[in-house]
Amino acid sequence: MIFAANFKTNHTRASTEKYIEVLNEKLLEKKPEDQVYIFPPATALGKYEGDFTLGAQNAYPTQNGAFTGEIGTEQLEEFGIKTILIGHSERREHLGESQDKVAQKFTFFKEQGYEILYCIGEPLEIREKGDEAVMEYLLAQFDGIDISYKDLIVAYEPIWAIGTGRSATVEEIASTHQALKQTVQKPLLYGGSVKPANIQEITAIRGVDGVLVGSASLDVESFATMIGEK
Ligand SMILES: O=C(CO)COP(=O)(O)O
Repeated sequence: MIFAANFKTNHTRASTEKYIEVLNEKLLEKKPEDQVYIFPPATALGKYEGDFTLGAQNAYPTQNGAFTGEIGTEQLEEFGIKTILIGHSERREHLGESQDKVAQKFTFFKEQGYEILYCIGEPLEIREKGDEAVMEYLLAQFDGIDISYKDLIVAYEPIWAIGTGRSATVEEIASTHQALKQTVQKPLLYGGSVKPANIQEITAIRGVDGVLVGSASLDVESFATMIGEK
């Protein structure tokens, strides 16, 4: 099982260091087959030791250059970071990343040999139209994406379940994951209001290979509970 924590715009360098210190103690009891990923904000990236993979929430598809406000692979590789989140709905929605831009980013980081955690997810109005509309929408988010890339992990995150406290139902997750698995034979995570109270039922669903957690990952005790409790 994969447990990934997306801090989004939360935590500082100081609080991330503390978090990792506590997490490392907890991870001593982790099952060897479980994998843990942490995606702190860019200012908290660093060289951390531990039984987890540190990844970037975002970067610009460049080594370096004139891209004010962005970071490239030069900044990531200072810390040995070779894992990146691409396609998160918040970047698509609030930061204006079109499918074209997302695909360009994917191709660049693939060519640099990064492990890519690629996010897809539908808005509520699409979910309300039914399964067929959902699949059409989700599959369009693979346009320009090499789904056979060896270091690809996919995360299905319905937008209406993100940060709302309302997770998708077990049936919705099961049927969407099953349908996605027919197209993408890669580890498939679920994200959207995953928390200690629902971790067991979500990780028990066939076709769920792990979780991508936002709000409930911010507290290290809560995140560690989820890793321990599945
Ligand atoms: O967007 C998410 C993780 O990338 C999910 O966020 P929440 O767990 O806060 O719903």
